[in-house]
Amino acid sequence: MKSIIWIIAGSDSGGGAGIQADIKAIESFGGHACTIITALTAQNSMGVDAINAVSIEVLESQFSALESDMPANVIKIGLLANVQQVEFIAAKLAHFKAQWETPPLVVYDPVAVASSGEALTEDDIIPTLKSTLLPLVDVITPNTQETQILTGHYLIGPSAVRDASEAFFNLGVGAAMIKGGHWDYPQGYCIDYCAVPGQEYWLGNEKIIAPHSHGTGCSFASSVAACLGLGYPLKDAFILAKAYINQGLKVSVRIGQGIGPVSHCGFPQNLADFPEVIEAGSWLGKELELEPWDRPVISGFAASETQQLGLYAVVDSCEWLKICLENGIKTAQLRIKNSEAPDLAEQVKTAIALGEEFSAQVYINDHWQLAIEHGAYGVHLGQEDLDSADLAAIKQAGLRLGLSTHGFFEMLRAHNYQPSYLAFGAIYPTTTKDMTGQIQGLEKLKHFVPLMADYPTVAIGGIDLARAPEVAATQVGSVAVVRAITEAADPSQAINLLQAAIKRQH
Ligand SMILES: Cc1ncc(COP(=O)(O)OP(=O)(O)O)c(N)n1
Ligand SMILES: Cc1ncsc1CCOP(=O)(O)O
Ligand SMILES: [Mg+2]
Repeated sequence: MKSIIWIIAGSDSGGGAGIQADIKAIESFGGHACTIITALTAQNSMGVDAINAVSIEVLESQFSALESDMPANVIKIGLLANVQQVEFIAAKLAHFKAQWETPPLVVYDPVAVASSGEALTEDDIIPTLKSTLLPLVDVITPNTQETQILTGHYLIGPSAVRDASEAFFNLGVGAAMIKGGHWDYPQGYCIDYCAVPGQEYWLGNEKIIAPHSHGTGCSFASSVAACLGLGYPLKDAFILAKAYINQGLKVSVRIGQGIGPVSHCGFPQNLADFPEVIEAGSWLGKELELEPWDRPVISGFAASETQQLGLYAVVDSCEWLKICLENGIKTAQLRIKNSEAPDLAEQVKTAIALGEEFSAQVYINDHWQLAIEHGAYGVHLGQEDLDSADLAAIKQAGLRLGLSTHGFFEMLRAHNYQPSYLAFGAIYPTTTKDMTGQIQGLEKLKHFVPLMADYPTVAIGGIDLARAPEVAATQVGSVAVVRAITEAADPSQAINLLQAAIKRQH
């Protein structure tokens, strides 16, 4: 079912921002946009002539039409024209959050000032916003100027950005996405920040010189709302919204005599439009003083033998590994989750020897020290291992590195390391591992594969013989399975059928 996004915002008669931009962005991500119009602004590419706020009665009639028929998954708020509107909408949100079976998420783009510099509210709404609306907001998406107005923090560097997001949390906001389009720090770069209490994400790319950028703020927030409506995690909504704006800015054109609108080009499909996930230790990370600044990002691991890894068996013993290799599997992984297993080193040694005997590529999961010590073909690591494993030693020993990713943000983070392959998971629910909240589904896999076309790619999680054809049809280079082999009545037959099913699609 389509996700329903209510947009509470003003109409832009010039078609570049406001409701008009919001609908385009939400539809680009496959959401269904409903509208509650707060004002009929008279504006064009040169500026704002009038705001024309609608009455509370008109607002109420729009709310009641939607509430009785199409409750929202996400509510995106933009222009609120006066104090009465802020109070009325805050009361509505409080009611929805308290009464609805599934309370809506609220994304607020605090449109206080148009990109032309003109005020977009009839009176000073800031004190009322802070006391009534912000405590109901799940994600706020201010630019630097709006951040300063709402928090009093001048964004003169990374620590000021953190302080400002703390100030938002203290006002009751759940998450802050502070857009850096108006910063120039480091010079020539655009840096964006997203934080929830205890966790922060930084994105960066070279500034896109685009004179036609009207509506970027509205479109960014609506993209975030649409992605949250699809069930994407916040960090994925953050990076996709940024990629959406980048691709739109690159092709925006003049319409009218002033600032033209950002273009709307659908779900981001080009890697070049995605920003860099900024790692501590990278050049940008150092500029932003991210900790630990002295841990360099190691990238460029040994290439895997082939681009298509085919059927990939993930098993927890050398007995299973031998069965898989005897049946012709060429990519396999020894995944022993008990680090205290007394025969761990022995199993790793045996697995490496089996790989050599059968001319197969055997990866060791987790135990990278043993993998280096015994000369494995490669290691497979998770995202959390990126902060602790000695990647320099893995690279120096010439081992391949496979990395797990769960979503767009982690995929772009893994890309910083240029691993030997990228794994996407879990595609379907699985009982092999707790993947709560991390099920990707086939639709996301269809986006991941072309974005990462330069890497060997692997899909994992809940894949069986029935699902293997649709997974392989995405052109993912490899299908990784545990139970489809280890719980099969006849493992040899299961391997043959899985191999054939994958081959038919490639
Ligand atoms: C091919 C492949 N993909 C993903 C994983 C998961 O690895 P990780 O995130 O390190 O989790 P654990 O397997 O260690 O639980 C994998 N093992 N193999
Ligand atoms: C290790 C791992 N990582 C993501 S899903 C998964 C388990 C896959 O197991 P199965 O093929 O039995 O669903
Ligand atoms: Mg692991």
